[in-house]
Amino acid sequence: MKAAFVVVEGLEGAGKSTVINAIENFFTMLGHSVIRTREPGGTPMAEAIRDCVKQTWKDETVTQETELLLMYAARSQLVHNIILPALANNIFVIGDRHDLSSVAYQGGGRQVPLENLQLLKRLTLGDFTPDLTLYLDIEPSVGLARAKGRGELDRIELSGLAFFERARETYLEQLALLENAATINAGNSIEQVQKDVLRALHNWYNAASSATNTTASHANNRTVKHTVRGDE
Ligand SMILES: Nc1ncnc2c1ncn2[C@@H]1O[C@H](COP(=O)(O)OP(=O)(O)O)[C@@H](O)[C@H]1O
Ligand SMILES: Cc1cn([C@H]2C[C@H](O)[C@@H](COP(=O)(O)OP(=O)(O)O)O2)c(=O)[nH]c1=O
Repeated sequence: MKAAFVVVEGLEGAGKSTVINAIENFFTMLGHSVIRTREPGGTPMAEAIRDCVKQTWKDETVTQETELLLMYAARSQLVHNIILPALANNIFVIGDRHDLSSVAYQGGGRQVPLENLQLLKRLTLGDFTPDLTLYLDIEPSVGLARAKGRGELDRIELSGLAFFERARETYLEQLALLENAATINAGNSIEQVQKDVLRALHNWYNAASSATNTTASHANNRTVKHTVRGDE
């Protein structure tokens, strides 16, 4: 099967970093080469942008336009220098966040008009898009409490509950429009979340492999869309 770009999305504390190890194992066990990326970040310059955009600037307001442009600048560096070359070398890429984070946080959270986001996306990424998005859905208050347990909150994490509620609403609205996506209830135990993620990944992989075998279709043509609930 052709290498694919699998993205894990969700609010802070949803458990993205926790499930990414299991996703990496899944591909490795199948004999695939795999790399992990995170956004913003993943190249030396994009990591510098990450530090810049996450920190609190004393006596200086970070405008929503600056925040937005920095996210896309970092993404452009990562996609063109790391992700596209990896896929071209048949290396699977697991992304901790990607473009949907900008739609949720800057679009939903900061209320930047979605058409501005679409413009920036087209400018920086063209029609590049993930092959599978796994969205870990969590109540913002639960996710933020988990994130607090990890250490001090950064500038974006300090944006307030209403910001994260808007971001979650936008995630859910966008997920409903997206093909090749699964929503996982991240309020369950770590074990259950991991099980549900692997089930969604497995279903997608099987569908994608058989599509590749029978029609030699490109990875981007695959379609899987469902919601995974732990109690199913
Ligand atoms: N399903 C879960 N239930 C309870 N705690 C969790 C769960 N998933 C992750 N955690 C814990 O919450 C914290 C944040 O998880 P993490 O994977 O870093 O989230 P994210 O990368 O989405 O911000 C970590 O301390 C992790 O151990
Ligand atoms: C990629 C991306 C991240 N962000 C935010 C979400 C996070 O607050 C931060 C990335 O930090 P990160 O540590 O990856 O988040 P998490 O706590 O979920 O592991 O940047 C945006 O606002 N827009 C974006 O496009």
